[in-house]
Amino acid sequence: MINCVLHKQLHAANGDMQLHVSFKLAPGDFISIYGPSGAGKTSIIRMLAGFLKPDDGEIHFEGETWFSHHQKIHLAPQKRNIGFVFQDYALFPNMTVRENLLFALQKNEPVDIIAELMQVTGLEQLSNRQVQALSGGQKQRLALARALVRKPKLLLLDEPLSAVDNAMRESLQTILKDIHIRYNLTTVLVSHDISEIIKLANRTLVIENGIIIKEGNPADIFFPEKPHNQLLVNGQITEIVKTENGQMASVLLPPQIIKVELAENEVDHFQKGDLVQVSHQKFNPTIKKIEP
Ligand SMILES: Nc1ncnc2c1ncn2[C@@H]1O[C@H](COP(=O)(O)OP(=O)(O)OP(=O)(O)O)[C@@H](O)[C@H]1O
Repeated sequence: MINCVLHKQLHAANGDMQLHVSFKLAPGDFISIYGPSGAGKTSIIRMLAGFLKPDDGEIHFEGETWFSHHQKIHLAPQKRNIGFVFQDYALFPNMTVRENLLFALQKNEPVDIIAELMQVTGLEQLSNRQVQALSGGQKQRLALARALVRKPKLLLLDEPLSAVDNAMRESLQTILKDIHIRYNLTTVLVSHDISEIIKLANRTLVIENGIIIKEGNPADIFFPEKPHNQLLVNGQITEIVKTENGQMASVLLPPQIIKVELAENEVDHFQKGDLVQVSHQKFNPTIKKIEP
């Protein structure tokens, strides 16, 4: 459990801003911090990591005090059980992938974790390549692997996927999700991307002007009018068959085909080949034609 109360006066271009937040993270939480530019998201992450000292407040992590203004405690980043990937992650350009990871390993720690992390992040084939010869996505994966070398419990990510193209972003999101589960992490991710947040996080803090204005499940926050577990996805009707109660459409949502019962008044509306939007609630999918 992480318990945080943070207060910091920040110097924005248009005047001072008071950052005032209080939140708890349960073990295994994947929290996203969302909000407009300048709201204070990066500052929160940096205070959790120990790179920015709050003016007041406390940070408690599983019984340890990382920061307490009152008790004059401010643990250095290396004394906190964290891994981090920031926007300006600093890899050593003249070292190889493996050397960068070895460099992050503490003395006398077993080196097995290096091979494991290269495998998890798909960097095995690039083990001996210098960082300066890596693509953006590969550097991102290396930064992520490096953040995990010391087996942290808390992973702090400040828009780590913002500089890569969509396909790479999706594959990195999958890696992130796997890593979060595999290493029993509590993860805090700053992100501007709502679909990314929905995919990865179980809780979102929405920050504006240094204050948490909303907090909760991402689907509830970003799509409040929709039922909790509803997803909208596009598919194509592959078949319509008669049933006892009416008609049933088979809809291809790669890689699966789902069955959708058609209401009486919908029967003549759909035909094989139609592109449709599926409102996919757990037990009751419905479809709507996508007009060309
Ligand atoms: N060390 C600091 N001391 C005082 N003010 C700071 C400090 N670091 C950042 N600020 C100011 O605090 C405000 C919030 O910055 P922060 O980087 O936390 O916002 P953000 O929500 O992460 O924005 P973005 O999405 O653009 O990265 C900015 O106006 C910034 O200039």
